[in-house]
Amino acid sequence: MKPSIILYKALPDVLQQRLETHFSVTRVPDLKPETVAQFADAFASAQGLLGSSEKVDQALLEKMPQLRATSTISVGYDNFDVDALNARNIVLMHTPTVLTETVADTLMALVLSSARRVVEVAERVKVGEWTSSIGPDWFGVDVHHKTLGIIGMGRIGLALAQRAHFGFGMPILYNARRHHTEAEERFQARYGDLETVLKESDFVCVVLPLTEETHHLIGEKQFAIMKKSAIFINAGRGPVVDETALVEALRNGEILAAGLDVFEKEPLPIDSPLLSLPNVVALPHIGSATHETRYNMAACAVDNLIDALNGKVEKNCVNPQAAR
Ligand SMILES: NC(=O)c1ccc[n+]([C@@H]2O[C@H](COP(=O)([O-])OP(=O)(O)OC[C@H]3O[C@@H](n4cnc5c(N)ncnc54)[C@H](O)[C@@H]3O)[C@@H](O)[C@H]2O)c1
Ligand SMILES: O=C(O)[C@H](O)CO
Repeated sequence: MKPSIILYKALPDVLQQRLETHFSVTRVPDLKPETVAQFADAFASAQGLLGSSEKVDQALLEKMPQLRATSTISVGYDNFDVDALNARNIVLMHTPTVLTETVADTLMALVLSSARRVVEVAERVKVGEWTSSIGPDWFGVDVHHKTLGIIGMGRIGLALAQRAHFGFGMPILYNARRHHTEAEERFQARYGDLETVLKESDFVCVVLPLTEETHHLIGEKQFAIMKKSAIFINAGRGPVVDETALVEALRNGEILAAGLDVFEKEPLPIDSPLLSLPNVVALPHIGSATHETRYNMAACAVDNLIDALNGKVEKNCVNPQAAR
């Protein structure tokens, strides 16, 4: 008999079919308590769980006593209670690498659009404000050869550094949990403590995972030490930044502008003060959202679940020690 799994995210047909050749699949809309109650038998017998974004916590795991493997269509896994998974010997698979280059492109798009005010001025053209040759109220600031600070020099940080170094001649300063030899050798990236990176960078790009340590790592004190001309970019996770402090820093001119792909609350509420600031580019968490990359992430997650339920956890496993 095929193992049973729960699928809580729509997949392209070809991937759904691939999943069904290996597993008996129950497709559910989400992991809300009412959904779990409605499909209680399927959750109780499932050995695998595949989807993205939703919270997988102790309360859910209690309803899934047979669960052996979870597979998320993402690289970030802050929505999983990893300690609870470990306690039950449930492995967690994720999708690093396949999205790295695409997310680095998004970061570069945020850098360029914030500095050159691309969204703001394009909107002004659309409402008919371009009526004579433009003056300084349409100007932005340069990107090339400015100092790029990267907080979180991991896979995505490295791909961003490559773009900035070779494409834009930008000196790279970075902070991470450890020195990144490849970044230092290939892009002459310079390691600095958090304070140095914040103080000396023209662009401060956050590409950190959300953990207890990184929650609100960037707040009032950190914005206060950035240059007044600094542009702040976040494409890691929203709660790494204290959004109230960010709004104040933007309003008070402590920094010049911000480009954001992630927010403390998503979807970003329409009454968020960030949306009333002209110097903010706000994207709807599209870091990896291209047709090609989202397909590759879903395919990777499907393969990861097949591997994990066959006892193969050498690749893409967050907690291989939990394998039974
Ligand atoms: N916006 C999006 O759509 C999108 C897409 C993909 C990933 N992400 C986010 O980006 C994160 C990074 O992805 P990655 O593949 O580069 O991960 P990675 O594990 O390769 O890199 C993470 C980096 O953060 C550093 N780090 C962790 N904690 C730190 C701390 N307290 N202080 C300083 N540095 C710290 C690590 O040393 C490492 O350099 C993901 O965890 C996810 O949250 C967002
Ligand atoms: O972590 C990730 O992969 C992105 O944020 C997409 O959810």
